[in-house]
Amino acid sequence: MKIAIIGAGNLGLAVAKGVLHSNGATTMYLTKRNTTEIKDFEKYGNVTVTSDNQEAVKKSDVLIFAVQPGHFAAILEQVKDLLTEKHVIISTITGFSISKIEEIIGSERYIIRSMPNTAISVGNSMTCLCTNELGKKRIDLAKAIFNRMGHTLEIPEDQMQAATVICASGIAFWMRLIRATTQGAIQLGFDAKEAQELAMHTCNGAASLLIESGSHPEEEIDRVTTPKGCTIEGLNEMEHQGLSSSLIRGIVASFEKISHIKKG
Ligand SMILES: NC(=O)C1=CN([C@@H]2O[C@H](COP(=O)(O)OP(=O)(O)OC[C@H]3O[C@@H](n4cnc5c(N)ncnc54)[C@H](OP(=O)(O)O)[C@@H]3O)[C@@H](O)[C@H]2O)C=CC1
Ligand SMILES: O=C(O)[C@@H]1CCC=N1
Repeated sequence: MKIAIIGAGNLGLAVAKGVLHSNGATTMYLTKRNTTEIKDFEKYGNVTVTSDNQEAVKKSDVLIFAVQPGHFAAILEQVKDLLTEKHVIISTITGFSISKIEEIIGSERYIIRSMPNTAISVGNSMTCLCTNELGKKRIDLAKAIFNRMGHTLEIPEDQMQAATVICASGIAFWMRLIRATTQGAIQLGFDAKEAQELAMHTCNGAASLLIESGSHPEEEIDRVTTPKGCTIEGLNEMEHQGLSSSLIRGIVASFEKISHIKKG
């Protein structure tokens, strides 16, 4: 597989690391305007770092766009005449619809929108996917690419904004929860390193428990909460302070912001 990542910034580089981690490409092009800080990636023999998007497009089959929304249209204009039937166009761009992409490059191209998160760098992204009409013929390819770097779910395009909040921004939300738990553990006497270790592995264990058992979270909570015990005491205090409510409100605020990004 010949992959180009157009826009090797935070997400693009996370995808690049995921591809390297999973041996997912025969060749990989990484592009950005200022390439100095990512030149190191060329130590992996099959990687080319360049600011020439057109060269990357010509030499690759799968094009993963990971630039800021405001840059995307101009970059598509720059490469549209080089696109052929070999190309699968994958956009990770927030709020940029398939119809807007088709307005620039036409509908006779395989177009896939993908919403991964930065855990793709360690092969553990939750990635949502949707396609244009023609792109349906390449959805299995896209799933194969992203399943090597985590888990995928195909969704209708109108759920893409919500998926961005839950899965992409979600990484930041979960990090903050892990950080807060770490601070609590420090207050209870662990040193900072141990506190983080306890917080992250407990978080990982909670997620694994749900993934492997298929249980509802409340079922697992019931197994932990001894009547009159310390768990229910802590949980109820967290709820009195608005834990669930603040998470839900944050998610909704984040979702509303995407609508503004989309309009902008
Ligand atoms: N960060 C995340 O976790 C996620 C981000 N997204 C979406 O992915 C996209 C990228 O986000 P993120 O990685 O955070 O943003 P960054 O700003 O970190 O990365 C964008 C990159 O695009 C490069 N770029 C800008 N213009 C060009 C150009 N003309 N040709 C090639 N490269 C260019 C920039 O480098 P330079 O200036 O050197 O060109 C920069 O490195 C956004 O649309 C975002 O909404 C989606 C899911 C998760
Ligand atoms: O914060 C943002 O707008 C982008 C989209 C999801 C993650 N980062």
